[in-house]
Amino acid sequence: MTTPFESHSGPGRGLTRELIEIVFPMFEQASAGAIAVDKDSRITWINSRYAKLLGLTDTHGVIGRPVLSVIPHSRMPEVVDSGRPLLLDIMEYHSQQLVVTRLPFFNDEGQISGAVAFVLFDDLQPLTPLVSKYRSLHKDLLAAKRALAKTGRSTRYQLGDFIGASPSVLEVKRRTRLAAGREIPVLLLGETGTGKEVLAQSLHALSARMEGPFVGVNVAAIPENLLEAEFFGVAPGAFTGADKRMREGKFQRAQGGTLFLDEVGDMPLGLQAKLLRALQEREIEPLGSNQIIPIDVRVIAATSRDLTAMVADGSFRSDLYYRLNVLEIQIPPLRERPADIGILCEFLLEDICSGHERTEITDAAVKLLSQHSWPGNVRELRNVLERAFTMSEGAEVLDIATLHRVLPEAVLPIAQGVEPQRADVEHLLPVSPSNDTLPTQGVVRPLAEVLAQAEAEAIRAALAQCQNNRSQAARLLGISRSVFYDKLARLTCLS
Ligand SMILES: Nc1ncnc2c1ncn2[C@@H]1O[C@H](COP(=O)(O)OP(=O)(O)OP(=O)(O)O)[C@@H](O)[C@H]1O
Repeated sequence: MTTPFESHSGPGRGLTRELIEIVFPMFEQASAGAIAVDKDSRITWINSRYAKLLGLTDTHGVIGRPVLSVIPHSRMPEVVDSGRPLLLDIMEYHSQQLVVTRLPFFNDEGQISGAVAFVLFDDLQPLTPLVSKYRSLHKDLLAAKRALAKTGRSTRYQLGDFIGASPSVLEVKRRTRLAAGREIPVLLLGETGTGKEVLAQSLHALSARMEGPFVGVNVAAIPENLLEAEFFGVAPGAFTGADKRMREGKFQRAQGGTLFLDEVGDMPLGLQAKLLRALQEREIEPLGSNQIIPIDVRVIAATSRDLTAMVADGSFRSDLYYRLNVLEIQIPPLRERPADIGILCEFLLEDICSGHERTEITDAAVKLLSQHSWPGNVRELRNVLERAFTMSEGAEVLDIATLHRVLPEAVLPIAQGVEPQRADVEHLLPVSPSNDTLPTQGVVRPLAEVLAQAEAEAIRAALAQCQNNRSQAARLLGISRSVFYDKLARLTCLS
């Protein structure tokens, strides 16, 4: 028979031709598959049993291809690089676990020529004790990784956490899955609270970078003079008072993973130029250093602002816009998908009530909520439900009467126009026998509530006047950008 070693003969270091010729046919026959690669880890030979095991239909088509492109978890490159065998290893291939042995081989001069691998077992039955130990360790490792993800720079959300069944949400999910399979920049567009961060995290968790870090940076929340350091890091002793150690920037922290640039529309022009350079060159230079650091980061950007209008008026660079916007995902505001409010209430209440008795919401109450315009979108809905849950002291059922009792009028502007349904009337009776107990105009409200409402209105008006430009809105209100953002984020009920 022919072997993959025909051209490598003579006494060299490691396996000699004579030895190979004795050993190889026995291993090849006894194993569940065999493969050989050259010194560049490209496949030079594969037997039909291994091809079948891997599910390859075109055995010849893989000859010459890098082994990792055919068997992603192969450690053949390691054997070729080190010249050392890996006598026993368990390799994952799709859902199979294969026990493999890998041996390097050498030419006459003792230089590495390639490596050969044998699948010793494709059925792990004979190795049950060893394998069950391996599986249990593997399970522990996955659990540890998940726990770490919750505390570290990894993601909290999966695509299943992005709730909604309306056609526009299904399209958002379809595009997210599409984007996850490709290494392309993605731009998420949507009003505040529509779930841009939820989606960015889900995309990362679905992508090939899922094991890498997910690092988010909110451009609007960082004072302008600190932005560059936040992005690119600071060299040791770069300026007076600077740290003696290197301070990593977000790009460095996101190495091998995903960098989420939230509110990218709020980025000053100077930094836009630097970001563009970093993305084009795939390298950064920390502040105060002349050291160039290569970066391997996928960027997902998001904004609630109209970037095309900003490009037109020159406040956002068109070259950066096109660089970031290879695939655009437009997330619809909640008011355009009122049909999703019911399912969102279900999901959000489940989360809000965790650890308490479950609170249900009636259909009529959902209908009432559907008539609000939800400028703060799902975040606002969550806050409203949280408030309703707390103020009603964990009521078993949120019905129209309860909502009227505990929510500010601005959230329920047209309450009188909503006919209570039978279920609501039933829930309503024990609580309040008539609509007379519902709050009416002119009732004195707590000062904190009045102030919060005035603040919310001022913020909304400022945002409207500045077309959602948060920096300008903050200036208009006479507060700093970070204080402004903080208030925006904490705005409960936006009323
Ligand atoms: N479709 C959704 N399904 C479930 N929860 C959602 C959805 N959209 C948003 N949320 C919830 O709303 C809140 C705000 O979401 P997120 O921070 O992702 O919004 P955002 O668009 O990034 O907001 P901003 O622009 O203000 O940063 C979070 O609590 C998130 O869990």
